Amino acid sequence: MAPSLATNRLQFEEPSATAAAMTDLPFAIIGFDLDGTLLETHRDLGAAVNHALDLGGFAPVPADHASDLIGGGAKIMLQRAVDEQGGLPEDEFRRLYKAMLAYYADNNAVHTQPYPHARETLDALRERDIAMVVVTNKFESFARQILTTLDLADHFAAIIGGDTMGKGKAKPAPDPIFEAQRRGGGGSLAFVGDSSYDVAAARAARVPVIGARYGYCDKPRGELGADAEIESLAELVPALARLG
Ligand SMILES: O=C(O)COP(=O)(O)O
Ligand SMILES: [Mg+2]
Repeated sequence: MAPSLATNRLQFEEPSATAAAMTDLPFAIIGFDLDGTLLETHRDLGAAVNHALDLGGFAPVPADHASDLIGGGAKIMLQRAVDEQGGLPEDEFRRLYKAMLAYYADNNAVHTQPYPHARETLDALRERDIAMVVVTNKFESFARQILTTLDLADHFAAIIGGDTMGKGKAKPAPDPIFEAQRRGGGGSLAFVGDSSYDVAAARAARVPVIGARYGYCDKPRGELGADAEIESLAELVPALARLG
């Protein structure tokens, strides 16, 4: 259908068609968790855990169970997997942990991919001049590497990892959220995450939080304690608008 004159005029005044239909959002910054929120990472994380488990003579974790171990960072993930099979003395655990990190450094974007609607959601937020910051419990270097490989890194004003703020200052502590607020240029921030680590960090920082149901959520529906829950990233912008 040929555009009417009226449509043309509207488009002339409002450079982007999406901008014309845009909802205003009451946030200057959106903080994003990574694993289970923006990226589906469990297959590569699972392979790294299984590499370490194999080295220690343990049975592999089934692919669909790997996602249950994600949320607290790599060390907690391996610790949980090892403890499920009887545990290990500290020095032997360290050997496996190092091997897992070395494996993941070389294999962190083999199967990892953005969730459906991730790219368009980040684009839609960027169009609104909203600053986006990643707050993950992954090591910052891994997060940066993966986002660069997937061509998503340039959407973010900052990438804050589990090691960025120092010991004891990863989610569920509020410190990385405050840092996201600072590096995002200040102003009101809403957080989006899939696990109770995310909700606890956001609550501690006193910012609104949206729960990603499609991720590696460790709580039943409605029990995450988030202000809203979404089934897909396509629901994020409307959910943020309703939080205002
Ligand atoms: O890797 C993890 O265990 C957690 O990472 P996330 O904070 O991005 O969910
Ligand atoms: Mg997560």
